[in-house]
Amino acid sequence: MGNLMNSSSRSGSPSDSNTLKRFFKKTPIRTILLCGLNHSGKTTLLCNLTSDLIDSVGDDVEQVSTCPTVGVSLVEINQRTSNRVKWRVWDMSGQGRFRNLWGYYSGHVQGLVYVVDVTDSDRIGVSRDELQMLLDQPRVKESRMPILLFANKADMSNMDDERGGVDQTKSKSLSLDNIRLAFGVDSLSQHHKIKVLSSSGLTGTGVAEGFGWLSEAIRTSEKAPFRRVATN
Ligand SMILES: Nc1nc2c(ncn2[C@@H]2O[C@H](COP(=O)(O)OP(=O)(O)OP(=O)(O)O)[C@@H](O)[C@H]2O)c(=O)[nH]1
Ligand SMILES: [Mg+2]
Repeated sequence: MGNLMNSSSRSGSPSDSNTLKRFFKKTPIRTILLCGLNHSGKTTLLCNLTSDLIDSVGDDVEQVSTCPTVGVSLVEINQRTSNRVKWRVWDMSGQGRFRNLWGYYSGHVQGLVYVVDVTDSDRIGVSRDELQMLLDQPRVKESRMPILLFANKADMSNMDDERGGVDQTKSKSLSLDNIRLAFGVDSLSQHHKIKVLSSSGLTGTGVAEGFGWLSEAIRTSEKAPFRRVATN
């Protein structure tokens, strides 16, 4: 450390001073809540985020195996890219008996990641109601925290198979438009910055982009809290 200081003060060039600034700059901490129905893929997405950020995934898709989360699990991730961020994630269980915990943990977070399984069209209404209940919590309402809504399991979504036919098991999956409509995203965007993004915890699609957006949305809303856009 002493050497670093001495050599910098001797040369005194702007690049030395930038290096020092970066060295001493505190890594911002982003505390977020990760919610969504059971089996939607929250923990898998988080595992993928971890492996993505430590650059351990090559071209091969890594097999991630998860167990249903019991209650809540706190995961801390140091993002080591140019925009360093420390993520502190409350990974909530989506099982019915634990969903009442979401509200308890929502008070001291800066953002929300909400995960929807695009293959689970039968429970889309339940998922929407649970999100609405969370957003109705006074502290969530007041904070107007940014929301990242992952339309997850995109690897299983509506696509023609290689032979040009439509796979019937995939044809039931929800499109981004279905999800925007079902969750009333236009209306939610009056109160929160919100992004709806296709994702896959298995292939990593959307994970880096989504968390990058959330980090920036939190940074800007701390500088200038979100205000409702006037509509006449
Ligand atoms: N095909 C596919 N399967 C996925 C994806 N994400 C998760 N899964 C599978 O879905 C199952 C549930 O994943 P989890 O990550 O444990 O789900 P969770 O939302 O954390 O569930 P709870 O902890 O019970 O709330 C596992 O078998 C995963 O392998 C995905 O993007 N694509
Ligand atoms: Mg889980």
